Amino acid sequence: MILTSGLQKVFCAGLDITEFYNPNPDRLSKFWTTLQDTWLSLYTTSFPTVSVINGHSPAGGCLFAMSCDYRVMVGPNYTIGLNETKLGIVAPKWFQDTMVAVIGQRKAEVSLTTGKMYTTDEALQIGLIDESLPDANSALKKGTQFLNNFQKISPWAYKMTKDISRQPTVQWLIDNKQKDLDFVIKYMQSPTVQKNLELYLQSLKK
Ligand SMILES: CC/C=C\C/C=C\C/C=C\C/C=C/C(=O)SCCNC(=O)CCNC(=O)[C@H](O)C(C)(C)COP(=O)(O)OP(=O)(O)OC[C@H]1O[C@@H](n2cnc3c(N)ncnc32)[C@H](O)[C@@H]1OP(=O)(O)O
Repeated sequence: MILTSGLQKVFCAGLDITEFYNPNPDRLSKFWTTLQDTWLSLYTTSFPTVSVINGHSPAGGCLFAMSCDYRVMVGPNYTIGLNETKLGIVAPKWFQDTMVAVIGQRKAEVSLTTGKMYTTDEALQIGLIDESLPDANSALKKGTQFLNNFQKISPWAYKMTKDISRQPTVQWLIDNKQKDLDFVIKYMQSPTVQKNLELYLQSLKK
């Protein structure tokens, strides 16, 4: 499966921040549970996945890209990263662990604390993406080539290998789903978080 965007310059703008601003707890609860379930499904697919990152990919967008098996990004003008600290919020543990699995503890810590958005070249350098291509068509071709590798791999061997590799992060969320949800609902109602989100949303307006 190839995960990509139909938009011109945005792969995924991340989670809809308006869902966190002045949240209705019931609605936020459904929103967050849907996100948890979507991520669990994507991170544990029984088939190979590639993200063809054909535009900017902040926060939740970066999470979805990192959750695929391979990342091909169109360069040089787009950016990718977990920028939550720039919003004045914290990336949840499972977001952070997904990044650690891709680029390692040290690089992830620097990336997460600074909320850095990496250009395509920078992302390639730190291993956040696997390949950089100059346009969307060649990126799609590269992504397809990667998937073709699996024609010679046993689906069972593929799935078992991926499960072993991803199990700790997946299991943590399965075991802590309700705790994670309760925390997010409480956290998003904090006046400090609300102020930070208000300022960030204002900064996005043109
Ligand atoms: C221990 C701690 C545990 C738990 C902590 C708890 C919770 C943490 C929870 C959540 C983690 C958060 C994850 C996220 O994904 S947050 C979202 C992060 N996204 C961004 O920062 C992206 C911001 N957007 C941009 O940078 C640009 O819009 C972008 C580069 C994507 C595209 O640029 P472009 O110039 O094409 O678009 P704009 O004209 O700027 O935007 C159009 C329009 O859309 C609004 N907008 C953009 N992104 C978002 C978004 N993610 N959510 C809501 N709204 C968004 C933007 O304001 C414009 O609005 P308008 O002016 O009204 O048209």
